[in-house]
Amino acid sequence: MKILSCTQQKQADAYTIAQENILSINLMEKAASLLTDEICRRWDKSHRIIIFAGSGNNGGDAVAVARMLFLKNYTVEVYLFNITGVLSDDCMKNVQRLQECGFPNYHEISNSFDPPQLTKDDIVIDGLFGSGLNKPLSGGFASVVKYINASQATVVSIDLPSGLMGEDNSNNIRQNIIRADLTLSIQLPKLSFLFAENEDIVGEWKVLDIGISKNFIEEASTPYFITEANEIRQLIKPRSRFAHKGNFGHGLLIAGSYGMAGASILAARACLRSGIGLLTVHTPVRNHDIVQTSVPEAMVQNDVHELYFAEPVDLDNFQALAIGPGIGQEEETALATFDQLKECFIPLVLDADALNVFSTHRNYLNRIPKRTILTPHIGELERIIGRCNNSFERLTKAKELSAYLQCYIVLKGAHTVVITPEGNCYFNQTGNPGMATGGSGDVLTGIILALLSQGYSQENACRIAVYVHGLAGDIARNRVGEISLTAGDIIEALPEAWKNITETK
Ligand SMILES: NC(=O)C1=CN([C@@H]2O[C@H](COP(=O)(O)OP(=O)(O)OC[C@H]3O[C@@H](n4cnc5c(N)ncnc54)[C@H](OP(=O)(O)O)[C@@H]3O)[C@@H](O)[C@H]2O)[C@@H](O)CC1
Ligand SMILES: Nc1ncnc2c1ncn2[C@@H]1O[C@H](COP(=O)(O)OP(=O)(O)O)[C@@H](O)[C@H]1O
Ligand SMILES: [K+]
Repeated sequence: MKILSCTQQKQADAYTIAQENILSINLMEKAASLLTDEICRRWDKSHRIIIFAGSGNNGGDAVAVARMLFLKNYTVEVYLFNITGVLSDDCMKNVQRLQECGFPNYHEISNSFDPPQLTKDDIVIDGLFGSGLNKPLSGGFASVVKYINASQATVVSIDLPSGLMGEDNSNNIRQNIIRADLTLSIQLPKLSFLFAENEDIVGEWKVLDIGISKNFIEEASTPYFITEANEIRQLIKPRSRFAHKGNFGHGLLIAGSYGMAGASILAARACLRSGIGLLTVHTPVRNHDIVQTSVPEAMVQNDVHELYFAEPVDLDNFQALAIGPGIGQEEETALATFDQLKECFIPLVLDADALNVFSTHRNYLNRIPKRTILTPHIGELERIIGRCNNSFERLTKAKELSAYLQCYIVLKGAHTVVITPEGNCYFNQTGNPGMATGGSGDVLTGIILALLSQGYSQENACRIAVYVHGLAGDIARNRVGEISLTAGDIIEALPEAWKNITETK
């Protein structure tokens, strides 16, 4: 699914009206009817509905919702803020329609506002500003936002919480943005919904398909996408009836150090559960027996060093390489990693400490081969690019790094994003907070290694792995709950996740 900018959403709106023979007022009617259905599905008539509308089309949507709820016998009050004395055409038409049906509780505010008492049982519909917001809210509107936020009422925002920008909120004022419990987004989600710091502003969000032109959306150019199950399904290559293990690649995993054998075991197990033909784990001497015993399907290759990775490996017999889980931060390990990069001409994943080494050796960044996959969480990324003030800034800088290195960056988090060197960003929706536990990332590295070894492109390997990793996390959550979930549970759920995504639906 594409994520378009607010400007593009406006263009999409205009295109639909012009090309698909639909009047703008009817598009608003469609939006309002879906919004009303969603509200009625969640709240019955015992709740008072207080609607705050602005002078634009977001306000128009809200006023239309007021009429529809009133006609369904809900108790509704409308406060329309008409400060400049100018309403958008469709907002004005909806005010007329509201009055025509004998709506009793309509208040138009042109200067002073006498706010109603809001209680915890009230439902506030926020239709002050939507995609037309062009600067942070201030003055009277900021006061209205603060009053709504201070109330105990449940808040439902139309399209996006008033005051929130669809993309970049770096210069916004957080106190002047509505904090919604539910955001009902028109047609497509907004980029800012995917950022952690906006969680308590956006609340739960849901997209309502009002029938905006599919042609326009298909043709629109955007770097931002949300990965969906059917896209991943189409990327999976079927196995030939005559396949043998040689068809699925031989991967090398350089992982583990004394005290962190677990990371290598988790990555290796996840890799073997993700379809690799053969796996060799390169690990320090002291970890040999534990890896051999814990992952009997893998071959184990000893490093020269007793305790950590200290010497690069000959890669002639391997189709892909992953370095990093649990390798530690010894200087010798850092140097071995840099030497390994010089010798590496096969698809490569750098994770965990194989990324941390660059924070203290930035001049070695240029050694990372083009099309390498880097899998940092926020902390690991910021050790390389420096501290960022917000998610939009971090995403922008990660895109710059990806373009500079010509590498793929898998920036891990609640909505892990795969960033390609061309600048495309694929956000993931599977996964849950139960996965915020040591070793989850090692599992992801193992899955990516398995896919690279099987010949998937870097982009597809990242997108499939991130999706399936999250899906396995969701299956594991159903089995053991978020609190008990461990990285091992994600691995145990991988078979079901792979089955789910490969079964024809
Ligand atoms: N696109 C779609 O698919 C569909 C969209 N629909 C709906 O339309 C909504 C977009 O409507 P919209 O374009 O009229 O903009 P909206 O958010 O109501 O506000 C514009 C007004 O706010 C003002 N203003 C801006 N910033 C301000 C500030 N900081 N402080 C004070 N004022 C400020 C601005 O004034 P200006 O600065 O331009 O003079 C202008 O008057 C969209 O979110 C969705 O709900 C659906 O009905 C149908 C399909
Ligand atoms: N709240 C969450 N929702 C979805 N996925 C999550 C969440 N928290 C963590 N994850 C996933 O779990 C993994 C954690 O990786 P990482 O932080 O590298 O862990 P470790 O270093 O312990 O292996 C990432 O893939 C991340 O996307
Ligand atoms: K709104």
